[in-house]
Order: sequence, then C-alpha cells, then structure tokens
Amino acid sequence: MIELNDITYGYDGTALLSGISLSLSPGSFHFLTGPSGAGKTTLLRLCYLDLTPSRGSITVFGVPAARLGRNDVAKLRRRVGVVHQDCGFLDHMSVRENIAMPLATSGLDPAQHAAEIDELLAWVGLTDRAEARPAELSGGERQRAALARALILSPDVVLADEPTGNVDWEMSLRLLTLLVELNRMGKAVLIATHDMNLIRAAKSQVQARVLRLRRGQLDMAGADL
Ligand SMILES: Nc1ncnc2c1ncn2[C@@H]1O[C@H](COP(=O)(O)OP(=O)(O)OP(=O)(O)O)[C@@H](O)[C@H]1O
Repeated sequence: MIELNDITYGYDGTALLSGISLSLSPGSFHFLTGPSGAGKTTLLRLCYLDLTPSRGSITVFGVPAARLGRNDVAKLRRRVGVVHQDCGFLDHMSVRENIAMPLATSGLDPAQHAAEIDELLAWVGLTDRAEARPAELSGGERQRAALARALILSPDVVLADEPTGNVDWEMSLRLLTLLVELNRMGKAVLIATHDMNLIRAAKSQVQARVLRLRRGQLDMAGADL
C-alpha cells in the first residue's frame, strides 16, 4: 500500500536517510526503531507524503507520489491514519471534537458520523472522557484519543509515532493490543518506538518485522519477530 524505493532525504542539504526501501503491504506489521534523532519521524512523514524525498520514489496505493497533485495527496492521505508523537490536539476542543476533526477537514459532517465516533470512543475506552479537553487527559488517555482520531476515516494504514512514549507499562500493552487488533482487521501497521520491551511483548501476539534505522540506513537483516 505504501512503497518507498531507494529514498534519500535530508534537512538543510545533509542526508539523514539514504537508500531507504520499504514496503507496507496489507496486513503487515512493522516496528521502526533506532536511536533518538535517527530519522524515525522523518521516515513516517515520507510515508504519509508530508515530505518529498530528494531522491528515490514513493508509491501510495499503487500511484506514484510524484504524479499526484495536492488534492490527490489529500485524498490518499485519508487512507493513512497517523498517531503523532505529540498527539497534535486542538486544545480548545473536546476529545470528541478532536476525534471528529479529520471528518470536518475532509468535507464530511461529523454529526452524520456520530455513531462511528461513539464506537471509536468505546473501543479506546474513552466514552466517559468524550467531553473533556485534551489538557485534562492522562498520557494514556491522550494516546488512545489520538489513536481514535487516526482511525475516524477508516484508514488502510496506521502509522504510530512513539504511541507509548509517555505511558506506563500496562497502558503500553493496552495500546499494543489495540494496534494488533487493527492489524487483524487487515490494516498495515507501523509503530516507531524506542521501547524494545514493547517489541518483545508483541512477539506472542503478532508476526511483526523490526526495522532498525542506523546511520541513515534501514537494517532489517534477521529482523522478523
Ligand atoms: N523540520 C526539520 N528541520 C531541520 N531538521 C530537522 C527537522 N525535523 C527533524 N530534524 C532533524 O532530523 C533528525 C531526525 O529527526 P527525527 O525527528 O526524524 O528523528 P527521530 O528518530 O524520530 O527522533 P526521536 O526518537 O527523538 O523522536 C534530527 O537531528 C532532527 O533534529
């Protein structure tokens, strides 16, 4: 569904990532790991076409990204749910309104999708926090709300950037279980994480591939869990 072919990318003229090839196929589950600053977020941004590589090509849902106009990019991005590292909530809006936001920005009426919002709130266990402001949520609640928002447009691919960054171990496992459940529904899942314990915990639940970013390159030798 998303393919990166021999990608090079850097900020300010220096190559941060080089020779990166990656294929996220339907039902695949990947962890992306590597030291802080290795380029995990950057790689995710390339996957959802938020950045354009300086070399190499990206194909999304069978379409070469280089051929896409801005409207096409916006349309295809709806099929990719992103859980951002900082969650990226609008603080003056309730949890429910934040989850509904991608509907509104896609020209859909949130009122017509109230049942889906309720269903997602229940699935992530936040029904009773729906009217809270993001600032009132715990770390784990924020991450689950961010996951619900990433799913509101029923994406085919879910990219999660450090989804367990600020939560305790029990909550990390709960988030992992939700992501595994999505994968079982056929979605491609990619999780960027520092947390090797999380990767080990996934072993009994899902057949995952571990990608390690090292010195700008992707190492996946012997990487299957
Ligand atoms: N918009 C930007 N402009 C310039 N440099 C950037 C920008 N975004 C990231 N960088 C730099 O690129 C490098 C990789 O950043 P990135 O956020 O992709 O790494 P990461 O592996 O996700 O890090 P972490 O694990 O700490 O979140 C870092 O050195 C960062 O400072």
